[in-house]
Amino acid sequence: MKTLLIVYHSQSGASAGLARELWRGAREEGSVDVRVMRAWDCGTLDVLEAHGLALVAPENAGALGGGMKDFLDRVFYPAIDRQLVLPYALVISAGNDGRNARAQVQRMVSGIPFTEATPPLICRGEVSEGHRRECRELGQALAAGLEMGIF
Ligand SMILES: Cc1cc2nc3c(=O)[nH]c(=O)nc-3n(C[C@H](O)[C@H](O)[C@H](O)COP(=O)(O)O)c2cc1C
Repeated sequence: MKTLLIVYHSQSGASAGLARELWRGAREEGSVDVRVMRAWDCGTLDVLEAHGLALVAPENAGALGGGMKDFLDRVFYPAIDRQLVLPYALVISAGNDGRNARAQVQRMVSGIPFTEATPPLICRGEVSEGHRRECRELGQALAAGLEMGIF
């Protein structure tokens, strides 16, 4: 069975809520093992066991939220050393922008390289039902794509 690893960093709960919706959507697919971890708790060994990644984090002060930055910093060289190429999806939670955080993630993971399974999603403003639905659909699509081997 394939494993989808959802890694999130959240300061005030928005990204955590979006990660939960990704998890719900992926679980609906039923055919993929879905793990959810806080970025601070997640390391290279967890990533090595995954077949796909979903990253969820806020933009803070024009930059990627610190926990996610720390996670990517920690796995960067070990992933390169192991020639790890994984499909990933990205969700940024932001007040009104999110583009810098998106660019930072894209820049870092393209150096490993992880490959973009789906276009990045930026959820701006308070988390809405629309955001939650988009994340559920994304989780489901990721799980289905992993299962079918299309990424
Ligand atoms: C210290 C701080 C800095 C922030 N800076 C930005 C920013 O640069 N751009 C933006 O769009 N939103 C910014 N925000 C808003 C957060 O990205 C937004 O509230 C997000 O949903 C928080 O996600 P979280 O609850 O998972 O931490 C900032 C929030 C905080 C607390």
